[in-house]
Amino acid sequence: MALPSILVLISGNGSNLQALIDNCNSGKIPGKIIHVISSSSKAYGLERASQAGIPTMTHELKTYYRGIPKENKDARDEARAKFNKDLVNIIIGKLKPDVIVCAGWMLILSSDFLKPLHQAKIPIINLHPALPGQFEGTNAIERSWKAGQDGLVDKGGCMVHYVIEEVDKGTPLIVKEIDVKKESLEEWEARIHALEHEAIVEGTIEVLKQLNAK
Ligand SMILES: Nc1nc2c(c(=O)[nH]1)N[C@@H](CN(C=O)c1ccc(C(=O)N[C@@H](CCC(=O)O)C(=O)O)cc1)CN2
Ligand SMILES: NCC(=O)N[C@@H]1O[C@H](COP(=O)([O-])[O-])[C@@H](O)[C@H]1O
Repeated sequence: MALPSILVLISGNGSNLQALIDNCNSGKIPGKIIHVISSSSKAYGLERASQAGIPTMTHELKTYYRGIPKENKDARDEARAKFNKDLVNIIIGKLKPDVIVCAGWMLILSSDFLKPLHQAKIPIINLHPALPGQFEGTNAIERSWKAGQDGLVDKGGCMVHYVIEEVDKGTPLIVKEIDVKKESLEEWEARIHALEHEAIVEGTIEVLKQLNAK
């Protein structure tokens, strides 16, 4: 019986993608990464995927914005809508994964992207370097570190959650916590990243389990 197929979306270094690759190869994740899509052609994660023999493609928003002045908000919104529609059409029409994992995908996905996936019953999950209800959006690691050092929070961590339109508000699958202590941003970041590399594997195993249960 064929293993469930996993599509991974990235934008950067790909250390979480590497954790997925290693754990699919070891059999810990009962799935096969069939493709990696990056929102940046400069992402080192593309190199990681190629070295693992996984097909890759880039889907860059700047390509859609080309020739549209920043001030032309309507035209850029239209271009971004096409970016989302083209991406979901490639995924549903061509790649046909069983699940999608956002592993450092740094773009907000619109309803044009999410609704067709919901209709196609393809779950999508995301790794976020903060706890549920905390520090949604970008730069969460730095923001949570500062809040901890300022005594505003006593815990941090990361979560893997279902992706819904409201950013980082989807139902959590995995939540991993660490206690705040007096430390540099670099030390905090290293602790969070170590936690992420476990969470992304556990979250992918869990979404596959829930998929099988349906
Ligand atoms: N509809 C959703 N899209 C995405 C989600 C989600 O939960 N719902 N999770 C994100 C990942 N993410 C945090 O975990 C995240 C990534 C990026 C942004 C963001 O504001 N991006 C800006 C561009 C920022 C930049 O270029 O530096 C944007 O998209 O305009 C917020 C949250 C994946 N998508
Ligand atoms: N809001 C989304 C977000 O901040 N995602 C973060 O991007 C990094 C990707 O690292 P990687 O490219 O080495 O896997 C990870 O820290 C992940 O939590």
